[in-house]
Amino acid sequence: MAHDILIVDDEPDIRSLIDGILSDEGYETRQAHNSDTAIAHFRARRPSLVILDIWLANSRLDGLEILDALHREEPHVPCVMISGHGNIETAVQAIQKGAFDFIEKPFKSDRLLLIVSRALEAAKLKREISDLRLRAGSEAELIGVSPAMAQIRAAIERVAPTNSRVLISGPPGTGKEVAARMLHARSRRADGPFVALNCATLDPSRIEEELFGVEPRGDQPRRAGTLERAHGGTLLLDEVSDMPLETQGKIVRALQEQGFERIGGATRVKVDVRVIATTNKDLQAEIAAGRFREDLFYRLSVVPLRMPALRERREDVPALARHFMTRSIESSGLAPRALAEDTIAALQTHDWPGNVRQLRNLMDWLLIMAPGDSGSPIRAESLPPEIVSTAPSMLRLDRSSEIMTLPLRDAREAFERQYLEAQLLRFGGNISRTANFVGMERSALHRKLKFLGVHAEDRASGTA
Ligand SMILES: Nc1ncnc2c1ncn2[C@@H]1O[C@H](COP(=O)(O)OP(=O)(O)OP(=O)(O)O)[C@@H](O)[C@H]1O
Repeated sequence: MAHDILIVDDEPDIRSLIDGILSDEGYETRQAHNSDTAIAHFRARRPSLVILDIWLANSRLDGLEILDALHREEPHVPCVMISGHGNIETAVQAIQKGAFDFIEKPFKSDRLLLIVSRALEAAKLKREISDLRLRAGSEAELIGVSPAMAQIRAAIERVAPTNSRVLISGPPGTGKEVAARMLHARSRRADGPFVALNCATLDPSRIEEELFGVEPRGDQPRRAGTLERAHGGTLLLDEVSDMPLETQGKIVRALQEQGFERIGGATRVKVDVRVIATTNKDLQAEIAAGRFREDLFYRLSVVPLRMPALRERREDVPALARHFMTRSIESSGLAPRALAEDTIAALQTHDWPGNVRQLRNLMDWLLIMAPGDSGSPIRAESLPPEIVSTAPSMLRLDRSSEIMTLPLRDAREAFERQYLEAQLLRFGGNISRTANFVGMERSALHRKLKFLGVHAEDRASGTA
């Protein structure tokens, strides 16, 4: 598949010059003239690489700020900066901020192509290293101390050694694939292959070839599909709801018979494969809408597992944040930095729409971007505004704060209400752990909450 390169420059001539050079080499290109269009393109589909001008006229953010914004969303997409008034300081700044390299205008097409191919190659190597790590099993552990995570880990331990099919549902980025790998690693098939097929990103017209493989055609040799490659191991059907209906029917038959024919042939291939599927859609609703086959649902969902959103288990945030920070330090080789208590507290109050994946990306970004001496703890003020702004507003007191308009007694109550609400949120509604942290007796905290009119659902204090 051709690499997809996003070109961000305010000058149309430069955009089309770069576009021409890259298209001639077979790259796919998209263009953006300012920060908002660049970010919209990036969100619509992650490009393989971004070429980013530092000075942009009529743009909300300049190139270095766009670099930050893009890396906050996805730090693994390489960015190459371009500047007309380039000086060594801007170059160093861009590279410190995580840009892959820097090119000055005017540039020769050979130089541009060399940097682009090096950036793509470096990104590919990084991906391969992380794939190897996945296969080595280091990504087959679900971190988290919440009761929900403990229950999921216990269910995985119980079901892994059986040959049961498992359907793992939950919002994007909640660890469904990690759970699938954990099931494989704990199964009797652990020495066999673990093969994943992502039904959402594959072209629907190619999905059957990928699954079942193809018989030799002309000078094309025989190609094994994912089912065959997973023989003796586990096949993960990732985002199974995106599988075309017709293919769903064929998968039902293949599961029933543990066998199938390659595309373009009649030879029966017999396999021994355990299938695990994931979905972030509600499959019952998909069945009702006629987009998912009920018989496939019942075949896949012998044991259902649901991964909760991160905001439903905020107790997991500190352990996950520290784990990803350690991983980031190991893989980047940068000096270790700890997360200060105020940073952890702010992370726990955030809602994490992108779930654990978003937290992981933020840790990669923070390690590179947080100001302060190497080795010093990372403080909450280093967090991007969208994370800090979800912290209760009155706790950041200044003269224009609403609390300043109240008499002391009301102000104290308002503060206590917000403080305790935030702490309860932080400890997932668990009264015992909140009381322990804020230094109150459990019963006294109960009375206080009642007096302040704070509704708290008292969850038992079970942890892993
Ligand atoms: N509990 C966890 N412990 C350790 N790492 C986790 C955990 N949950 C998620 N991750 C990490 O977060 C990232 C996203 O997880 P994963 O790919 O498993 O999510 P997913 O639910 O399959 O997402 P999607 O639906 O978008 O495919 C990965 O880097 C994974 O290693």
